Amino acid sequence: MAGDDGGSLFDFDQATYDADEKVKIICLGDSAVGKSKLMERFLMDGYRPQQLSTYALTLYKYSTTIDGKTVLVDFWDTAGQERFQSMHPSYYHKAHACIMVFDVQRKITYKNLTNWYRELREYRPEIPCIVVANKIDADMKVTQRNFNFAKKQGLPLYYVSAADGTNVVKLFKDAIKLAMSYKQNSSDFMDEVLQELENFELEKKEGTSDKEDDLLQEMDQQLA
Ligand SMILES: Nc1nc2c(ncn2[C@@H]2O[C@H](COP(=O)(O)OP(=O)(O)OP(=O)(O)O)[C@@H](O)[C@H]2O)c(=O)[nH]1
Ligand SMILES: [Mg+2]
Repeated sequence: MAGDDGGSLFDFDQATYDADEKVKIICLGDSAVGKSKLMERFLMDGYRPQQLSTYALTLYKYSTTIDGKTVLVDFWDTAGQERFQSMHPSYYHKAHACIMVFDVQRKITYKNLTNWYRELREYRPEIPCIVVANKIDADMKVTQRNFNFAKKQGLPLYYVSAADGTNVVKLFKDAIKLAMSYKQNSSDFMDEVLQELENFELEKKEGTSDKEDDLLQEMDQQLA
């Protein structure tokens, strides 16, 4: 569970002052692939996260402890913008890792990964990116299928279900570690993740308004 490793909202204010590290993780993918459900499944499992909501953007704040260090994580989620097949540049600004989601039940969402990935690399050429095949609960057979996009790009692929929780905690914990290792200029953890996925065994277990621009700026300031 998300709260078991020291992650909590309770001591968030204190954690803000004590934090050793702060990272920003963004979520990309077509509408209705399950981006928000995934966040909610991870973050609300055990406690209530602080949440700033607007029509188009939600910022989830999360604090955890890794190797004795307090880490603050800002997860950025989006709704509505992805129908333009493009995100505002501020969304990518200073991001340390990306979670890129498609829906195993809708091929178009898999095809569109190419576009999302192209845009991500325009703004953030180097950050770690995890490809996420969501909704595997609807058809477990998909986990045997090859989704070559991830392999071709040299990216880790996680089979998950926001509905039943399969691999969700692992996905987010690995994303945080990847973001941290990117910030510390190390590729070690990415190598580890790719290696592990090679021996993969399924565990049982997206134009903004001025208002949104202001919010994005505010968020950037918080992160500075
Ligand atoms: N079966 C199944 N349905 C899911 C899963 N994850 C999400 N859904 C459903 O898919 C729909 C879309 O989920 P959201 O989390 O709102 O998708 P989103 O990517 O945030 O969509 P936007 O906010 O429009 O960009 C909802 O009806 C969810 O209940 C899953 O793992 N399995
Ligand atoms: Mg959403």
